[in-house]
Amino acid sequence: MSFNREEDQRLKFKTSKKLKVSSTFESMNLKDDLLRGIYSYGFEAPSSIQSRAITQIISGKDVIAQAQSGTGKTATFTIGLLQAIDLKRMDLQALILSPTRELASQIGQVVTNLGDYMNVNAFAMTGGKTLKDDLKKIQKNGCQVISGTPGRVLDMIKRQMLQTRNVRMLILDEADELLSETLGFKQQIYDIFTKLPKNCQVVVVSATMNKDILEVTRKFLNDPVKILVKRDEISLEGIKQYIVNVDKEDWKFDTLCDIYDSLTITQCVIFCNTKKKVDWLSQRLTQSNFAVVSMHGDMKQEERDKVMNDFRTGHSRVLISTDCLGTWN
Ligand SMILES: Nc1ncnc2c1ncn2[C@@H]1O[C@H](COP(=O)(O)OP(=O)(O)OP(=O)(O)O)[C@@H](O)[C@H]1O
Repeated sequence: MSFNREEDQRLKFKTSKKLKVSSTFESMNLKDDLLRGIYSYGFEAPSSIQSRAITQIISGKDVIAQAQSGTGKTATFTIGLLQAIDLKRMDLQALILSPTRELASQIGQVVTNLGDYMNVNAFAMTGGKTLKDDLKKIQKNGCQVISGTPGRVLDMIKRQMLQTRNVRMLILDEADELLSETLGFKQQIYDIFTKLPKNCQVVVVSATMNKDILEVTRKFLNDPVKILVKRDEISLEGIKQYIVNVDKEDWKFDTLCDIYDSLTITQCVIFCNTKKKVDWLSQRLTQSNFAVVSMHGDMKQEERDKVMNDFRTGHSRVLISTDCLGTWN
């Protein structure tokens, strides 16, 4: 995802207290070799989240950093951890968990790139290869930072192929995904927590906040510093948002039909506040010859899966739903 400085500068944050904002990388007191790595990677100035979160991570506090995609979160924790680790020691000091192999590999690459002048030993542990291969590489090169998926990392720890006693920082990247029921990593992550030193610093990074993140925070973080983008700033990249002010509830239906008539809409989702409204709107649109499907939280999972599947494959084009999206697979 590309970085847009103009958009980034418009972001407003809600932080747990008045946090220091460092407008340059120099003012963060970073190691010279790290600073060189940052500049040769092409970064000139920190993004909004970087200017708030990096120094907090370096200070050793637990941190929750939330901002939308493309705002530079990966570089935030990477710079933080590269500053924090002791390069003279060859043991594992930082562990980054992310939900997919691709992401874990990409992060491993960012650590290597930003740490280019520091000779950091970073390793992506993502499954797909044999445990033996992973082990061989770690034994040969040593390993100070691991970026991995929870299953493989836990497996290596359980088999005592990974020593965690000196891990000083755990990072949960894309924590919303990582902890979602759908991916089923939660228990593995909880198990990993139990294998780490009690005083291990925890950094939670996510595009959105949800109850699973709050639960982890309550269980494993110690008085975390929170750096959260303000709610109304959260938008999805590539999606333009418009508001039509409809004075009367009764006029909404005609307005919806007008929008549909004047735009070319291949597929759309219409959200309603209540199940009753979903049913009412489905009926009205069906009467007006729109082919619609609908779903809400009271429907059985199999029914919802079918509706979603038909929508995903393009068999249905208008989906009317209550806000049960978060529980979809
Ligand atoms: N300070 C910076 N200056 C210029 N580019 C930056 C800066 N920080 C990050 N970027 C670039 O912005 C892009 C997005 O950064 P990054 O992947 O860290 O964001 P993210 O918030 O983790 O996004 P995602 O959630 O999509 O992974 C990357 O191409 C990265 O190299």
